[in-house]
Amino acid sequence: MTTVTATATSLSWDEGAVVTIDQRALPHEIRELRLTDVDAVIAAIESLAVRGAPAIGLAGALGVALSARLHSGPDGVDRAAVHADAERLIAARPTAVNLEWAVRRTLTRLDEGAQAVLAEATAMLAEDATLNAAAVERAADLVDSLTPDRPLRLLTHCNTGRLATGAVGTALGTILHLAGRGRVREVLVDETRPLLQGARLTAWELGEAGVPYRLCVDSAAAGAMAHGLVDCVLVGADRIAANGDTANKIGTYGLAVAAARHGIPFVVVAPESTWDSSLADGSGIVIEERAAAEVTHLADRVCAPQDARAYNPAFDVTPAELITAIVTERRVFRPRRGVPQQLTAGVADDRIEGLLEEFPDHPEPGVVFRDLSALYAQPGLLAGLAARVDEEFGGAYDRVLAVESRGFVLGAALAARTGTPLTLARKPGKLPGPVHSADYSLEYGMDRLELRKSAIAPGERVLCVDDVLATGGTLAAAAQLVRDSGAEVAGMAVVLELAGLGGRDRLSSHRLAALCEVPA
Ligand SMILES: CSC[C@@H](O)[C@@H](O)C(=O)COP(=O)(O)O
Repeated sequence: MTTVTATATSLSWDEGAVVTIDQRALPHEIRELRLTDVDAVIAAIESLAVRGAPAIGLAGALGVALSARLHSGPDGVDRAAVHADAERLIAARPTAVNLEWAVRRTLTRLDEGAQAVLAEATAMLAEDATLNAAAVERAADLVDSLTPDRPLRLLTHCNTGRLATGAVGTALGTILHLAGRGRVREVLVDETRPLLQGARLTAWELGEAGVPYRLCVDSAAAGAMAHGLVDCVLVGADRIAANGDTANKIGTYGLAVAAARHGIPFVVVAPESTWDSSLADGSGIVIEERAAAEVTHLADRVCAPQDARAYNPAFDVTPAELITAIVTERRVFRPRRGVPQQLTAGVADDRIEGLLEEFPDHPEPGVVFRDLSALYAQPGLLAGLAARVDEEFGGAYDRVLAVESRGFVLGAALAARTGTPLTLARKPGKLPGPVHSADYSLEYGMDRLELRKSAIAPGERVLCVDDVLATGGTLAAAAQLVRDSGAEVAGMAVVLELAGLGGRDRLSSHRLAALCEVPA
């Protein structure tokens, strides 16, 4: 047993031995393991002394190198013996495809002899550094583009850092990279029951890197999202099917469901070797089931009745539609995101505020233009805006009247969510046939809204929807059009209220919902 420095790479080859850190001993002890035969490598993989999909792949590859070396003689390599060892290595853990991929890749060099097999395995180790760096950079850019422009609260699960790979890691590597860019306020680390990879390993790596973190029990994560403590979830992967369904540490699926409900980006970072294109979707992924004692014991002490049986799958599969993006060293894969409506919850005010962009003196000197583009660009967030309006008004209206042009966005999302008819109030000259029209003044000049006379039936209850409430002129004009149609204004909804310009007072006779309020 040797103590190694904390910054040593987690896997290397040294004079006929695979050298690694025994992850079972962390964080109390940094214990070096020297694995000198295939059985030792298999035992290390099975017991999670070496763990994390890329790391077990690399250990498997080095295991084949060990086997080839040990089965080399004057007549060359005993191919059958090495192939038998390779199959045993592959079987050590069934879910992470990286293991089989790496073992089979090293086997392609077997005909060239043991030295060539070793060269392939060590080349893969070196490659991992390049792959990690490329994926991490790409993922950090993506997270930058998906999140508010403020110090981020990130949530991660299991361990996907240098212990789990041959270099900086994947999801955790991305978090460290974002921290290097000064973008991280805090990382919430799921403890990751039952083997506590989050508490023991991720917390240790974050502490080592000086990145602020708090540990939470796995079951606290959904509540943290509901309370606005999470801007983005980042996880790794063990096997990704062709459609993007992703197997990862047990508990990942629940995180994705909660993130989808709260419109929070859910990003998977993994090397290309984690894709298994032989599987059309995740239903064919074999999930490793581990010993009951991992659940019935805590730190070697029994914590359940003696006869308790346990259900202990090591992984679960997150359906692709709950994943915002899967980032590899080569690409950003965005599965088609179809978050079920029932899953979508309203978006918190501060999340909206964090995504607003302000442009002073646009379109005129003295006017501050509030751009909502970043809100609409957030995967799932528009659905969350519509959910908020839906929560506010329930079914108390028969029609949505959306005001040109930016009111069309929320109006359409609301109509689609609620199955309510949508009508567009347009700028002058756009609509054919006889129209009602209403003039109104803006912060910068006059404008007019028009509505086809036949568009709204008399007596209908109409919800008027726009993007921003400033002086209230636009929505007052929309209300006028509703009244001119013989219909009733059921209420008004805007994404953003600029307080202090008198809009709310002007519309005080109407029920008004603003999803976010900022000073003008
Ligand atoms: C970069 S590691 C990616 C995954 O392997 C990781 O998230 C994970 O689920 C590891 O599970 P483990 O059982 O600890 O090997």
